[in-house]
Amino acid sequence: MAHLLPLRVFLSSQTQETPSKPLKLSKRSNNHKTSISTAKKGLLSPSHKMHKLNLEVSPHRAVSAVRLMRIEFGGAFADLLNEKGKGSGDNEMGYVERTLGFRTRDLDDRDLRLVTDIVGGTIRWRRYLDHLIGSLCHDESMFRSMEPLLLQILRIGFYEIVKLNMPPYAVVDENVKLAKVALRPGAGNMVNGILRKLVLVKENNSLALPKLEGDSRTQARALATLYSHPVWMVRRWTKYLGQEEAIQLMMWNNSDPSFSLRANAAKGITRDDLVMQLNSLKVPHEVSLHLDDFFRVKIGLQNVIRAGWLKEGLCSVQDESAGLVVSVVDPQPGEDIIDCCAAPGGKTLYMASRLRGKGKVHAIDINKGRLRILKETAKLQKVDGVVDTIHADLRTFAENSPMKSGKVLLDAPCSGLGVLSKRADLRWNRRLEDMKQLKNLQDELLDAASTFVSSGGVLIYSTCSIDPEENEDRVEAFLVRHPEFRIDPVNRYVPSDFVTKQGFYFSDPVKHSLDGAFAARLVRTL
Ligand SMILES: C[S@@+](CC[C@H](N)C(=O)[O-])C[C@H]1O[C@@H](n2cnc3c(N)ncnc32)[C@H](O)[C@@H]1O
Repeated sequence: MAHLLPLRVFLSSQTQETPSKPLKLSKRSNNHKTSISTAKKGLLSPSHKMHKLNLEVSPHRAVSAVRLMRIEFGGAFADLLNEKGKGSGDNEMGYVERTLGFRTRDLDDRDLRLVTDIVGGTIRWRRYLDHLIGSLCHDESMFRSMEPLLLQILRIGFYEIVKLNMPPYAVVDENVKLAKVALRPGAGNMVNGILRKLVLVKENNSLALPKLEGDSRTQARALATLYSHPVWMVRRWTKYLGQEEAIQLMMWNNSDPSFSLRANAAKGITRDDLVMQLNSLKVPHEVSLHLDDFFRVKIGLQNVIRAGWLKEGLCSVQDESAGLVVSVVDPQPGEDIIDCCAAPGGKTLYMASRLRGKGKVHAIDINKGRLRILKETAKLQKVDGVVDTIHADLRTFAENSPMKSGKVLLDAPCSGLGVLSKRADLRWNRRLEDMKQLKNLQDELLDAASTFVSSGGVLIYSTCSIDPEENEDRVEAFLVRHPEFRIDPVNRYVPSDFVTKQGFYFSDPVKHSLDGAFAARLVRTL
């Protein structure tokens, strides 16, 4: 699995992460029998003996329910790449067994795809689904006190019926079965009652959804439910983008993501080589219009993983929006580049491959674990000769280091508001208060990174956020603190469609159908 680790980290790395929490239960579950922690402690009832193989419960629903529990209570990340290929899901099945008290047959390819769709969709639509579930409960307290596993099973059923339009009575039967076996017969009856009510209101076109009316606060709350985002995000985007564009953005965030891959030139691989292979694997793909080494895969990424391309370092998962940040840096063979917040190395490795074996990328990061992944991946991708790693807090390191370079990249920790389509759970983990902390950190890191830039050299500041306060506003504040820098417009480096009026690079999810990203080139004049 080591080769696949970078995939998971790729998704979680683009943002400032909340560290993975130990498993703990919410208030909801304190009084109930089946939960992650009780299952872990083996406090299951006699009817839930370990090692029991259940062939009646649909495996993808059982696995989805447990994954959803882990994501909500265990701090696991929603892994939309579904990195567990065939035959490698033993750990996960162990988890299923400990949580539910039984195991199912192993997942086949179709099950794996269903798990990915159901888990991603159920997380994205959580607020919307909970609203509907609440509307069909007897009262508020019934919903509020619902045990976690029961709630996850209901969310899955609601998502399948309302958003996937699956045959409703089959969905009811399957989820009832799961609730009965994983919890108790009474839980199955409850799932049956609520899901059947849902089928009726859906058939009568009378889902209890809020109307878009009233003052701006009421409308923001309605939109937050209808498009399943936190209210504070809706308010922020309505302010910056207007209501129509905010809705489009939320629709993008709720759509199934496609993944881009970069052919690794450092291993002598071209995109054409991989495209030929994709054709023979019958994986639908599109080549990037903006970057020579990139191509996009909407479905069939599992085939690519299974073909071993990532494991062998032939290509890596990287969004074109991140690739275009590297184009803004414009690495040239022979250059020395300082990458200030480098791990797990998406941009470092692409920059390194563009050095064609000549020059160096000095990769600094505060996170030792991620830096280790960067190092391993550099070896795998055969660019380790042009990458060195420095484990440090940029702020203290910059105070004591004489390092200077003509090119310095600061890919700053950020909210990740540009990558919500790929990071399904991120919207629920971010808080408005995080934004202030992040802005302070970004300012401090910008000041530190600027000390490395030699006279006439360039500092590239980038984020995977679409929020002006993390992007344009940070640059503006930096230029006030550092009048020795000026903006160098990015027109020469990326297609004009991505260049803002102020000369920055901006990838807009709604406009470009890519992740959101931002970059500014700042030249030191003295
Ligand atoms: C957005 S991620 C970088 C992603 C990376 N450039 C890539 O393309 O894969 C931000 C990184 O900043 C690092 N970081 C946060 N605070 C830091 C600090 N004070 N000094 C150095 N690195 C820091 C985090 O550990 C994280 O790896």
